[in-house]
Amino acid sequence: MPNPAILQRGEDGIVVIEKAAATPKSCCHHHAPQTPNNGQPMAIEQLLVELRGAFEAEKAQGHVINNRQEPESFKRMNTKSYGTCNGGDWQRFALFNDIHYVRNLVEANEDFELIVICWKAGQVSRVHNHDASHCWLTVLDGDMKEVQYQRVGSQATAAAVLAAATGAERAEPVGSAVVVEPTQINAMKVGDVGYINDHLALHSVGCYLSPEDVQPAADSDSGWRQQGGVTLHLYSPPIRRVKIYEENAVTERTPGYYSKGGVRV
Ligand SMILES: N[C@@H](CS(=O)O)C(=O)O
Ligand SMILES: [Fe+2]
Repeated sequence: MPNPAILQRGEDGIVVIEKAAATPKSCCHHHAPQTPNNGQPMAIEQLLVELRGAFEAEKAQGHVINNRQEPESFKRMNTKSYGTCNGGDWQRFALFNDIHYVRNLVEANEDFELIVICWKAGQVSRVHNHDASHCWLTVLDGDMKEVQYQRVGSQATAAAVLAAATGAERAEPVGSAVVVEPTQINAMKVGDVGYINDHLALHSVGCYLSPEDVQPAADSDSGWRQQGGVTLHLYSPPIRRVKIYEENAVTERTPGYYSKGGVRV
């Protein structure tokens, strides 16, 4: 179990974390002396407190939260510290399904949603967008791969022209035929963080291991056994609708949750 941390809100609204005087436990993934959380595993509650504070601070500065902001203005909002050094407390949210990758909700509020996504070996998401949201993706377990896509040909120009003219998000009408091509492949391992939004690219994510390649490694503390990959997704604002690009036709769906707070829904 991670050491308990005392959380306080400073006068400037920034969260001050005071480590409880407990046996120091070095970070689980990296042993460099200077890690984002001083080498201490970060609790997911701590991450949530920091995220809530960060979004409040952004709003207090008058920022409207959507994907048109510079990711730079969101430096304190990503999940890198937690991804780099956590005590595995995400495991209580990590439910898997044999058929599909599944989205397990940790917290949703009007500013953001934090989701633990579980991928059995071989499960891959279809090419999709992220509506008007920022999307940070942090690998918590397993080896993952992100493939980014761009629209090709005249549709790409048409979508860009439409977006520029109307201020609309860069997403096509449902039913339209859109050809996409892979432009970038990012192999991601535990602790890696990716960022994407609709202005940058579309993507597909997956755990490309075959089931036979998974080496179940039991964590003696928790009994956790690797089943594929686990990723932590921070969306801001929460994603309401996504577009799926397949077979040259765009479809739309409302993403759901497989569990909330570790409980199956
Ligand atoms: N954006 C996807 C997961 S991923 O493939 O990035 C989702 O929220 O379901
Ligand atoms: Fe995605």
